[in-house]
Amino acid sequence: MLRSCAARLRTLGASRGGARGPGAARRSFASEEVVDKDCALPNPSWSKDLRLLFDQFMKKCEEGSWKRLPSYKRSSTQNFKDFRTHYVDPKLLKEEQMSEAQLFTRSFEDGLGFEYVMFCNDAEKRVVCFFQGGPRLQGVPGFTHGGAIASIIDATVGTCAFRAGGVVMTANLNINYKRPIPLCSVVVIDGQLDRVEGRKFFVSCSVRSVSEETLYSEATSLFIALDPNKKLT
Ligand SMILES: CCCCCCCC(=O)SCCNC(=O)CCNC(=O)[C@H](O)C(C)(C)COP(=O)(O)OP(=O)(O)OC[C@H]1O[C@@H](n2cnc3c(N)ncnc32)[C@H](O)[C@@H]1OP(=O)(O)O
Repeated sequence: MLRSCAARLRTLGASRGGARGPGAARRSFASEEVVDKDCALPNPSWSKDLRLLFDQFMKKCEEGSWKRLPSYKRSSTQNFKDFRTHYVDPKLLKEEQMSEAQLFTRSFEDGLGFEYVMFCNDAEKRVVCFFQGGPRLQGVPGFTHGGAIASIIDATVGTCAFRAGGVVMTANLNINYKRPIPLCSVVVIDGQLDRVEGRKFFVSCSVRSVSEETLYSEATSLFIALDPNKKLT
C-alpha cells in the first residue's frame, strides 16, 4: 500500500500544474497565491478505492438522496463570516495571521495529508466521509497518527452536527481506536446524528475499511450550537 502511495505522489509531482484548473477562482493572500479550488474532487493522488467510492456516491447524488459537500481551504460561507463577527473578540484577531488561516484538514499539498470527500443525507441525518490519509499523517511507522484520525472524525461528525444545528463547536469527542489504520489506505467514516437536546447535538460514527470487514474506530461526540448572545472568549 505504501509503495503505491509513493508512486501516486511521484506522478502527482509531474502533474503539479493540475491544481490550477481553468475554472478555479483565484485569491491571492499572504506571499503565495492560493487557488480556492474545491478540494473534495478527485486529484491524481486519489487511489482507485477512493475514486470508486466517489463514483458510487456521485451516482446516489443523481438519484437525489445524497449530496456531495464541496470543501475549500478557507471557509467563505456566510455562517462562518457570521461566526467571526458574532463570536470572535476582535482583539484576538491578528489580521496578518488570519490572512494565512486555512482549514487544518485542507492545509497539506495534494496526497500528502488529508484526502477526503464527504456526502450528506439530511433525511437520514447522516454524513459519510471517504478518507485517504497521506504519508505526512504517520504516527507509528506505517500507520495513521491517532490525532489525524481524531481530526477527520471531528470534521465528519462536526459536519453532521452543522447540517442540523448551524454553527457548532465540539464540546466532547470520545474515540475508541480498535485497529490501526494503514497509512495511505482508504477508510469510510459513517457519521449519524443520534439526538438533539436544545443546543446539544449528539453524533456518533464508525470508521471502517472499504470492505467493511475491519472496524478501525468508533466515536461519540457532543456539539453545541453557539448562543448568539454569548461571546466565545
Ligand atoms: C462544517 C465544519 C464543522 C467542523 C466542526 C469542527 C468543530 C471544532 O473543531 S471546534 C474546536 C474545538 N472545540 C472548542 O474549542 C470548543 C471549546 N468550548 C467552548 O467554546 C464552549 O464550551 C462551548 C461553545 C462548546 C459551549 O459553551 P456555551 O455555549 O457557553 O454552552 P454551555 O452553557 O457551557 O453548555 C451548554 C450545554 O452543554 C453542556 N455541555 C457543555 N460542554 C459539555 C461537555 N464537554 N460534556 C457534556 N456536556 C457539556 C452543558 O452542561 C449545557 O448543558 P445544559 O443545557 O443541559 O445545562
